Amino acid sequence: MQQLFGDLGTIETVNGRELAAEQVKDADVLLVRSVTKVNQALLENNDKLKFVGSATIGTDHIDLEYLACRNIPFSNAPGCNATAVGEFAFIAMLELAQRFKSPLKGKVVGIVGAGNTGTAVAKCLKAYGIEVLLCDPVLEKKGDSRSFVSLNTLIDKCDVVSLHVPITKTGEHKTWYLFDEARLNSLRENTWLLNCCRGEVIDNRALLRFKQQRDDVKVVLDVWEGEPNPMPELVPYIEFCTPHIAGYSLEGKARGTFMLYQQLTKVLAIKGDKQMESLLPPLWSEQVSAIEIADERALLQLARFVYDLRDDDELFRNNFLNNHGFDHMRKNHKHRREFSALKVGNIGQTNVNWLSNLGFSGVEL
Ligand SMILES: NC(=O)c1ccc[n+]([C@@H]2O[C@H](COP(=O)([O-])OP(=O)(O)OC[C@H]3O[C@@H](n4cnc5c(N)ncnc54)[C@H](O)[C@@H]3O)[C@@H](O)[C@H]2O)c1
Ligand SMILES: O=C(O)[C@H](O)[C@H](O)COP(=O)(O)O
Repeated sequence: MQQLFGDLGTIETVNGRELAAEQVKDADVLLVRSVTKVNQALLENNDKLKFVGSATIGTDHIDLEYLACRNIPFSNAPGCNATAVGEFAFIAMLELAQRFKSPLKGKVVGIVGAGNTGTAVAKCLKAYGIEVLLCDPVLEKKGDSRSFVSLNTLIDKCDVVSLHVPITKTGEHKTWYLFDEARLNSLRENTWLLNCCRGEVIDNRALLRFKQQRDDVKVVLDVWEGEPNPMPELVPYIEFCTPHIAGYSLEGKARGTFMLYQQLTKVLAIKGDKQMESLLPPLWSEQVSAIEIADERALLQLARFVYDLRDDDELFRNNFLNNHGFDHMRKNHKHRREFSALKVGNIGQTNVNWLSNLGFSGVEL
């Protein structure tokens, strides 16, 4: 924050979930994340706001109509955390495969919502040679050149279903409770279901009832209905639980903040002379040879070297019931890098090129 915005004025950091109108009334610029509701109640006492930015893709916490009618420029950060979410979902699938002795290789994965994050998951999966089906009726209608299937077909044909839609409460393609009781009941035997988008895309009460009957279906939840208070009864039924941190890579956070810096300098018509790279620590150069990545277990070991999902899952189970536990875990989330931060040796060899397609950096050993 200070590095990018320090030259532009005085920065005041506040609790995003409890931000009150009184605290914002003299702000020239408001930068938020997904937990801050930006609406008339927050902004009506402020008549000098020049810019609102959210370092997120989701905009469900922003009253865009209200900002537009007040002529307050707004920007979010589409795509900033797509790689982080893509790698998170891919790693979660590798973890499930290991835990249930059921290889990911050979499965068919369905991605619901083929925008930034959905496409990033597909990229990892395709690099590893996994068949992917996409469902995105909105993009399909807009003429996106990829092939799409309906949600029913996707559920029918896929072993894994990964959710990547925005939360929408109205319209032909609304996603609120897209996975309600009926849809959950339509999942094939032994399906893996992952939600890394918004909690309310799955009816969590229905999910609890469903899981009490269907132990064969394995579920990974990064997002929860009613955050920051996930339903405690549901937690024991979920294979991997995390507190809405799928997009929390160091690179993703830096990208999001940098995108807001670029937008703000544009709105203020000033020269932005900072570089994003200056926000990131150097890459890791470890003596890992790609040739050693002979099977899925070895790939998971490599992925765990970058991000060990089991640590966040354990922290979640131990802390989510504490006072402010969910938010505390998010605020203090241990820095996580993306695959690109790890240099893997001999990656250029033809039989291991797929690791570079997965996002790892290459180096000669
Ligand atoms: N867990 C996290 O940390 C995290 C990180 C990033 C994004 N998110 C959430 O994930 C959502 C998706 O992120 P993104 O970057 O991919 O957004 P995006 O806007 O790039 O893509 C979303 C896609 O969903 C499609 N879509 C909308 N309604 C649909 C429906 N009913 N069925 C199928 N597809 C539908 C849209 O056409 C779009 O292509 C965000 O809106 C945000 O809520 C969560
Ligand atoms: O919409 C998004 O981009 C994500 O949900 C976002 O990364 C969540 O993180 P937060 O803004 O709450 O820190």
